[in-house]
Parts: sequence; C-alpha cells; structure tokens
Amino acid sequence: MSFEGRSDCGHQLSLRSVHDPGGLQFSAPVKSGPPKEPPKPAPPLPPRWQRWLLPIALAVAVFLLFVPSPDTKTTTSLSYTDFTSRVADGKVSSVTIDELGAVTGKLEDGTRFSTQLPTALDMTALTSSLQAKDVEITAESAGAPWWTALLAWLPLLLILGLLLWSSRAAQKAMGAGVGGIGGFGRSKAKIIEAERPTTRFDDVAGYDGVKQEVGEIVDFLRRPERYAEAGAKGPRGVVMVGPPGTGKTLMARAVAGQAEVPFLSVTGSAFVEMFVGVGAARVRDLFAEARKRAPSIIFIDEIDALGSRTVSPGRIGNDEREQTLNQLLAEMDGFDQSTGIVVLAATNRPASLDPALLRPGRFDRQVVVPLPNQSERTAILEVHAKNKHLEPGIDLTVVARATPGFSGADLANLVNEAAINAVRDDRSVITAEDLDTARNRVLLGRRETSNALLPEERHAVAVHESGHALVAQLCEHADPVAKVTILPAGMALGVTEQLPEAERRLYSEGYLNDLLAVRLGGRAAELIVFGEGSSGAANDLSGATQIAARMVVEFGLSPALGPIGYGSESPQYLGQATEENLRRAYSEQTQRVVDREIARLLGQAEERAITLLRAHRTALDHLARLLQERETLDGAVVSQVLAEEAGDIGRSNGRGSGRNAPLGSAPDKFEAWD
Ligand SMILES: Nc1ncnc2c1ncn2[C@@H]1O[C@H](COP(=O)(O)OP(=O)(O)OP(=O)(O)O)[C@@H](O)[C@H]1O
Ligand SMILES: [Zn+2]
Repeated sequence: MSFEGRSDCGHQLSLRSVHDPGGLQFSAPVKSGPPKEPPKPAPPLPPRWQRWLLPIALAVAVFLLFVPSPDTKTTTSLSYTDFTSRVADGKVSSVTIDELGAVTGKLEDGTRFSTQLPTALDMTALTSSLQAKDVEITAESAGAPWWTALLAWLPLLLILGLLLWSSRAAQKAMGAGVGGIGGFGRSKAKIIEAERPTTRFDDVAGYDGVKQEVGEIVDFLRRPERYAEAGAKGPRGVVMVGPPGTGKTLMARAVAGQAEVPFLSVTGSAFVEMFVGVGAARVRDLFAEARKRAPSIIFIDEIDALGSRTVSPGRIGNDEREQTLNQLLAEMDGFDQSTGIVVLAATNRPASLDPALLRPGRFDRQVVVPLPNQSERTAILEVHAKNKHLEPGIDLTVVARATPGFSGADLANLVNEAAINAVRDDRSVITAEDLDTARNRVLLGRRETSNALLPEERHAVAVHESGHALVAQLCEHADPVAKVTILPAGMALGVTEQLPEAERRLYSEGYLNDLLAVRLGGRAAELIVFGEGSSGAANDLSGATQIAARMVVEFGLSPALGPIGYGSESPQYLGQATEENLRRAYSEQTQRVVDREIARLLGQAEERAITLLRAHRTALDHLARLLQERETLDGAVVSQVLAEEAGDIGRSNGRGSGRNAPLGSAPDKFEAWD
C-alpha cells in the first residue's frame, strides 16, 4: 500500500459506512447526486415583459368575453307580459325595436329595460298600442352597429393575434424557422435548436474508441455525394448508450462540429406532449428542417422517452407516444441516403428501447459510451482544468485515481467546485485541498461538522467505522483502507474508504466474499462492543444484500443454485443491480432457494467479520479510541494499530497488517503466521 503523505486526493471511496444511505456496489462510489452541469445553454428567453404579455393579454380577453358590458348591468330585462302591462299602465316613455323583435327602452322613472317580442308579427299590434299611450318609438335594423360587432369579436381577435405573434416570436428565437403547430408548446421553450457547434473531437477527452466509431459519420457528412456515387450506404442512425453525464451530447456536438454541419438537437420528452399529433408534427418539422440544411445532424437526447417499449401509466397517452414514434420511423425509413442526414440519439436505458427503433436502416448502430476509466478521467480533468489556475505540482492522476465511477459531468463539476472553493477563500489558485474538498462534496454532499452527534453516537460511529476498517485490512482480497473518518459527510455519519490497487472489471468470488464481510464489519463491531446492533447498519445491510443477490442470481456463485444466471441485461456499464434485474422470471421454489442462499452468504460473511474482530478486539478498541480523538485517520494508521496489537503480543516484526494471511487460515491465529 502506498499513501502519499497527507494529500487526501489519492483515496478512493469504495465502501461507505452504515450510516450512509447511498450504498456502494463493489468499488464504484455512489454519488449523492452531484448537480449535473447543464448539458446545453438554456434557450434565450424573451425579455421579462414579453413573457408576461401573453398571460396578461389572455386574461384581459377572457375578462372582456365574460364580463357583461356596463349598460347591460343597469338594464332590467322584462318579460313580454310585464312589458305590455307597463305599456298599458303608461309607464313606458320610449322604446327602440329592431327587425328581429328585440326591444330596449326607458321607463317613466328612467330605468332602462329590454325585452323580446314573441314573434315579429306582433309588431303592428304593439306599435298601435304604443302609439295609443304616446310612447316614443324608434325602429332599428337588426344588424347591430359595426362597433358592437367589433366589441363582441375583440376578445377572440386578441387571442388569435397573440397566438400568431407568439408562434412567430418562438420561431425567430429558434433561428430554425420551423413552421409550427402547437403555439402553446412552442412558446414554452425552444424545442428544436439548430446551430453550428464549434466543439471538436479534441474537446472530448478520452473515448478514442467511440470517436473512431462515430468518425465514419463525420466522413459521410463531409462528402455524402461520394457515398452516393459509389452506391455505398452511409450511416443513418446511431444510438449512443451510456450512463448519464458521460458526454453523449458533447460527442454528438463534436461530430457536427468536426463535420462542420448544422446540428439540430431535441430531447425525446419534448416530442411527447399532451396533445395527440403534436409530437408527430414536430418530428415532421424536425426532419423537414434537417433536409433543408442537409448535410446535417439530428440529435435526439433521451430517445427512450418516445422509443420506449414500456408504457408509463398515468403519464402521457400511449397513442401520442406511438404516433410520434411511428412518425420518426417513417421519416428515418423515408429519407434518401444521399441527402446526408444522420440521426444521433442518446439513451441511458438501452434495454427499454423499442426494438422497432433498432432495426436495420434505423438506429442500427449502437455505440457504448461507458464511464471514463482512470486515464480518461485524467484527460477529462485536464480539459476542464485547462483555463483554471492549478497550484503547481498538482497531479491530476491522483484525483483521477480517487474518482472511480465519476462521469465526465461529475469531473467537470468537481473542477468547478474546487474553483469555487478557492474563490471562497479569496484565492485564484486551486490547491490540492480544494480538489479534495470538491471531490468529497460531489461525492457525499456538503460536509457538516461532527458536533451534531451526541457523544455516545460518536462512540458508536467510531466503533462501527473501526469495524469496517479492520475487516478490510484483515481480509486477503479486500482493497486496502485509505481513510476512516467519523466526520459526517452528506447523509453519512462516518465513512471508511478503500482504495483499490487497480481498477477492477472482474470480481473474484474471494473478493466478493470479502466485500460482504467488510460491509458487515461495521455491524459486527457494534455487536461485539455493545452486544447489540443499531439502525446505523441499514445501508450496509442493503448494500451487502444486493451484492449477495447478484452473486447468487447472476454470477452463479451459489452451489445450491448451481451455474444459473438470471443476469442483468446490460452488465457492461451498469455497476449495480436494478430491482428490475433482480425480479426475474424464476419459479417460486427457485426464489426460496435464492432467498436462502442470500441469507447464507450474508450470515457467513457476518460470522467471518465477527470472528476477525473478536480476534483483534484490542485493535478494535484502540482504533475506535483514536478515531474519536482525531476524527479522521489515514489508512496507514489502521495497519499501524494492527501492528502494535501484534507487537503487544510480542510477535510483531513491523509488517503489521494481516492482509497477507491466507484466506481460510483461522483468523484468531493471526499472530502465529506473521
Ligand atoms: N469526455 C469528456 N471530455 C470533456 N468533458 C466531458 C466529457 N464527458 C463529459 N464531459 C463534461 O460533462 C458535461 C455533460 O456531458 P453531456 O451532457 O454530454 O453528458 P450526457 O451523456 O449527454 O448526459 P445525459 O445522458 O444526462 O444527457 C459536458 O458538458 C462536459 O463538460
Ligand atoms: Zn457501515
């Protein structure tokens, strides 16, 4: 094991404490949802007053529609009988009658009234009785005066005008001039963006394999006619598959930038709106636009939103989604190869894609964009540190080593956080410490002070973490301990970090079993020292159970079940089992065996952890004490404590840790073999 002095950067978190709800699978740290960098700049919004204009105008229009005009308010409406009896009583002073028999008028006391004649034929009888009473009569043609008509139509005209205006404005903002249906959807945000990105492959660090695969697209877009001449079919659709934040959008933009063609981007979810038919129309618009600008690239992010084979009940109607998808398929089938349009898509849920999308002539190529490996992480860090001032001597490979499981977006975020940290301290130079703090923040959320813990809780956490650390140090296959801390970080009350000597792709049975023992080591320590467990182990338990379940169900590591794998669909990058994966179609009997086997593996692991810790009770107590005193201990201290314990017994020759103990040798004979 090598630990570089006090630089905390060289540590990788491969195991987190019980108290930490975001459990870890294998060596991949689980990030507590670091805020992702926005993938693209937010579409420019119209000035604030313009944004308010539409709702305000609509409100005015509705008001005009429904609120009666003032003179109707003071007009009493009379029944015809009432009206004639008032005429007979001589209470009516004047009336205005139109051709259709609508009567308005004034009573002697000044009140205005209105009424309707039963039929226009009554007119002669009425006029004579009115004349008899000396009522002033005005006749009017039926058509209301022009301004009345205008007033009646004004609200509608207003609404129409505004809709027209807003859809024009939205189009202008889009720059694409995409003709538009669905004014409401449009005015909400830019749906189709067309631009010429300046991003180049050089801006995408690492991923040489991916670049090579998409390189052909660049070539095709540069000279589509060459392909046509040779009768060769160029690429049509490529779907990039990978976890969030791995730079799929960035890569797509780089393809467009490298080929120097327009880039039209849209997200799958933006297609599928509330109204049936809108999505399909948008797809049509999109392809029409791409044709106009060909050669060009269409990029559809989150394509699973419309090309998913599972239905999300209660959400957007299935009809709409299907229509949109069908339109997309039709467009992809329809376009002429020589036009030079390539559709790139991205998803992080490849398993949920509709198979129809993946058929030849559509997205028939899949490019996996995995989480970056260590050297790629270094390269990504370098890209993002390029225009920042790093303290001389900072080794980004150390940071890269300490960040397995980080995506490109996480790393970009880390560098930015470090810069923010420096600014907070009024510095312009980023130090190694800034980077470490930023890493922890990205990883675990904001660090809190440990004062929040009660003294007895602190003791419990110290014991618990010591348990993890000692078991990790004592198990042959486990990764060495890098750091133990009882400083609460994020939601975790304490953390034990392990640093793998190399990045792992393959996990041996021995490693997995050790992993289980280490995960259960915290609880084992609590059981030994306090005689009882605590709620603090919940996260360890669920993490361990997940690992054990995968060992049984996916990896064929259970003798009782034998070599059967109900494996996950995409093991290439998904480090963890999803519930979906674990809920496979096997019989109830098998389920029972699975449950039993999981319990057996966990039971064995706990027993091993307890045995190990019992054998090293002195070291356990010592380490817990040290932790309470100093809060954070380097991994070296853990082996030192073990060495001292061995020394007390008089057998130590300075080697200290029992990491080289052959597995299966009775752990309580630890002193004997050193
Ligand atoms: N290989 C890389 N080199 C440099 N920067 C990267 C790389 N990968 C990711 N990034 C950074 O991460 C940011 C987010 O990446 P991007 O939005 O392309 O990821 P994504 O895979 O499309 O994510 P999602 O699946 O969530 O849409 C980028 O803007 C960039 O700053
Ligand atoms: Zn724990």
